[in-house]
This record gives sequence, structure tokens and C-alpha cells, in this order.
Amino acid sequence: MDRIRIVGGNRINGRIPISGAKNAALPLMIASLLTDDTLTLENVPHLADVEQLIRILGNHGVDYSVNGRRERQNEGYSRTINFTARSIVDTTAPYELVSKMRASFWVIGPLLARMGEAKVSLPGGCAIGTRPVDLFLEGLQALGARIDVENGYVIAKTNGRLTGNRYVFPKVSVGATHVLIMAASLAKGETVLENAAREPEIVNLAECLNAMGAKITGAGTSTIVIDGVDALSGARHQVIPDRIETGTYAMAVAMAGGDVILEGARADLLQGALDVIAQTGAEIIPVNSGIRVRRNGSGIAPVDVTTEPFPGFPTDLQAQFMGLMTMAEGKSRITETIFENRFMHVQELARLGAHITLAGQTAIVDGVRKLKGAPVMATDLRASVSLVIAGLAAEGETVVNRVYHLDRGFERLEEKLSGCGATIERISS
Ligand SMILES: CC(=O)N[C@H]1[C@@H](OP(=O)(O)OP(=O)(O)OC[C@H]2O[C@@H](n3ccc(=O)[nH]c3=O)[C@H](O)[C@@H]2O)O[C@H](CO)[C@@H](O)[C@@H]1O
Ligand SMILES: C=C(OP(=O)(O)O)C(=O)O
Repeated sequence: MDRIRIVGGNRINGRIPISGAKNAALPLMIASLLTDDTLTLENVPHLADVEQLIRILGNHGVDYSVNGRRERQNEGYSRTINFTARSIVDTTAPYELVSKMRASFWVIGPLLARMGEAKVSLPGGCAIGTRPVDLFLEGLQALGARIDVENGYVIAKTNGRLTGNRYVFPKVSVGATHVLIMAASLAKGETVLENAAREPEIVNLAECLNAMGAKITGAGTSTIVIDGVDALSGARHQVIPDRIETGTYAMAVAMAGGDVILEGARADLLQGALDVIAQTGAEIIPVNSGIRVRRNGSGIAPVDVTTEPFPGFPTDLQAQFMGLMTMAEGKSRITETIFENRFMHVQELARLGAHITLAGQTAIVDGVRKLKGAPVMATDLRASVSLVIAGLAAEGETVVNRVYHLDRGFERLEEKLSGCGATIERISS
């Protein structure tokens, strides 16, 4: 299993290109199931989750080509990919494929809307909480689906087309919002989704669906109205830059020190998080090519944060921010409100010398002057990268084990950081 070896202590200086967002690319790829035309997606990141979803979609009959050719393995860069689902050959998404990745469950929406049936294994994904799917099922039922759960599979059926309806999410869910927008796009009549997720990835999906002929308004607000259409066509659409990757590298600079331009980053996608990073003492400067992040000399100020749905501080940056706070000049409180078990990084950060105590859903971080390198274990995607950030600022060598988590969501991580002066390499075994 590959490992990442870091020798900390170097400042990070240079340019880091920001990749297409994993969490935008995945639902956009799934939207290709809604049409028999070609959906061309630009700026698709080269990540393990994307490759896995290509396999899952292939099982349903989606053909793909990269820049006009079949995929070349190990290409390593964001690409333009054509997805074409001329016909759906299988409406079952099997356990072996779905268990590896949460978002693969989302095929249930388009399959049901286009084919009238879907059998999808209950999902996997990062182990950060129980992650139920009740809201997806309740929402699809509101559109007229009959749902059964048998032997670990959700079986959804509809007689004829789904029917538009009003659905109020009892809790904000990004995934359930994606699924209901996709399903409602091909439903008969109007659907109104209230208390919908407002994340930029929802807006990216809605814009793509509209380019395919859907009639969606209000994406990015908590009320989304979808006027169902009979069929969708192909389109060409761009994946937005990854706001979580952007925030992660901004925090790496805030922690290790240095001066980096995050090329292609969009501040509007993570303003809340950038404001928090600025409060820690780093300078955040919008520039033409993206965002410049700089911290030279000054100490790291402690800042309290609470994770919230967009536009609040994202849960997907919580672990990285905790990494940053381990070296703050004082105490900070980090409260996780989205997932009930997203503190797996605490014990690993402690191996580097961090002082963190947990009180329910709040971590109290007592900043230390120095971290010291150690072998650590990646437990989930964002937890893994928090260990990388901390390793960059720690004295001596840190080895991060179980790197496959990182490969799910960070394109060319070692290359991007070593290009800016960090001592970081992958040890393949
Ligand atoms: C691939 C992708 O885009 N993943 C993101 C997506 O995950 P995901 O879409 O899975 O997260 P949700 O927004 O659905 O989850 C938010 C909360 O709602 C709960 N819930 C969700 C659905 C449901 O049917 N019932 C229920 O109780 C979840 O357990 C969680 O506590 O949004 C999360 C919150 O921003 C991010 O951390 C993930 O990176
Ligand atoms: C939690 C994440 O992914 P997933 O929802 O696929 O588990 C993530 O991207 O941080």
C-alpha cells in the first residue's frame, strides 16, 4: 500500500493549480444517465472516485471517451470527458461497486426517472457517521416512487413518469438535493424543493441540467423549483474548481508559512472559510489568476469554528482547520454539526504532538509551539489531508499510511506541494 513521506519545516512558495471539484464532477457524471445524448464535462479531476464512478456508470451502459479517445491510464490531470448513455442496459447498481463510494447511490434518481425502476445497493463512502438515506427515499416517494429496502438494496419503482410535488427537506442534504433535482427534471409537472442544499455543487449541477434542457430555478437558494420536461439532451459543461482543495492548500500555507497562488480558485465558492483563515493571520488576496495566500512570520491566531451547510464553514474543511489550530497561539473550539463521527483525525494529530480534547461534538484544541513528525494513519479523505498539512509544518519526518483515501479526492497532491518547495513524496509498495 502506498504511503506519503513528508519532511516538515519548509515554507510553501509558488503556484498550485486547483483541480475540478470531486463533489461537483460526481453528480454531473451521474446526470449523463438522464439523456441518450452525449454529455461533455470539462475539467473532470483525475481521482479514484471519478474512476470508480466511470466503472459504475459503465455497468449501466454509459460509454465514455477522454478528449475523443478511450481513457489513458495514469494521465493524472483534469480532463474533458464525454459520457454517453445511448441506452440503459442495467438498472441495478451492485454492492461491489456502490459500497466503495457514497455518491454512487445517487444513480437512483436518474435511473428511476428515465427507466421507471432502479435497484441500488445502500452506499459506502467516508466512515464519518451513520449517513442514512431516508431523505432520498422520502423525497422520491413524494414524487410518486414506490420504495422497498431488501437485502441491503433500495428498490425504487414508478408506474409511468414520476410526478412533480412539493418536498420540504427536514434536514439539509447535499446528496438528496442532487438526486431530487435530477429525478424531478424528468417528472411530470412542477416540483418545489424547500430547505434544499445551497452548495455551489448544486448550482453547478442545476446549470448543467438547464443546459441539457431542464427548467430549474432557485439553485443556490433554499427553494428550488423544477418544471419537469419530457426529455433532456446533451450539453457541454464545466466542473467548478474544487473549493475544498482550495481551502486545504490555503490552510497548508497558513500553517507552514509561505506565499502561494492558488490558480483557478474562486473565492466566492468558499468565502466563509477564507474569512476564517484570514482571522488566523494569513493574508488572503484575490488576484486575476485565483487566490493568493501568504503568511510570513506572524503567529497563528486561534479561531473558533462551527461547521454548517453552505455558506457556513464546510465540514469537509474541519479536519484541515483542526490541523492548523494545533499550532495556534492559544485555545480554539471546533464544533462539528454535520456528521456525528468526524473526529477520527484527533488521535492521529495527537501522535504529532497536538493537544486536543473532545467534549461531545466539540474539539478543544490547545495550540502547541511545535509538532513533531511521526507515522500516522489516514482514516478518511479529509482527515488524511489534515495529517499532510500538519506534517508539512511538523519538525522531522511524517509518514502517512493508507494513502488510498487521499487519492479519492486530491489530484497530484505530492506533485503540487513539492512543486512549491515542500519535501513530500509517495512511497509505492
Ligand atoms: C460526494 C459528496 O458531495 N459528498 C459531500 C456531501 O455528502 P452527502 O451528500 O452524503 O452529505 P449530506 O449533505 O447528505 O449529509 C448531511 C447530513 O444529513 C444526514 N442525512 C443525509 C441524507 C439522508 O437521507 N439522511 C440524513 O440524515 C447525513 O447523515 C448528514 O448528517 O455533502 C457533505 C456535507 O457537505 C460533504 O461532507 C460530502 O463531502
Ligand atoms: C465525505 C466526503 O466524501 P463522500 O461523501 O464521498 O464520503 C468528502 O468528499 O469529504
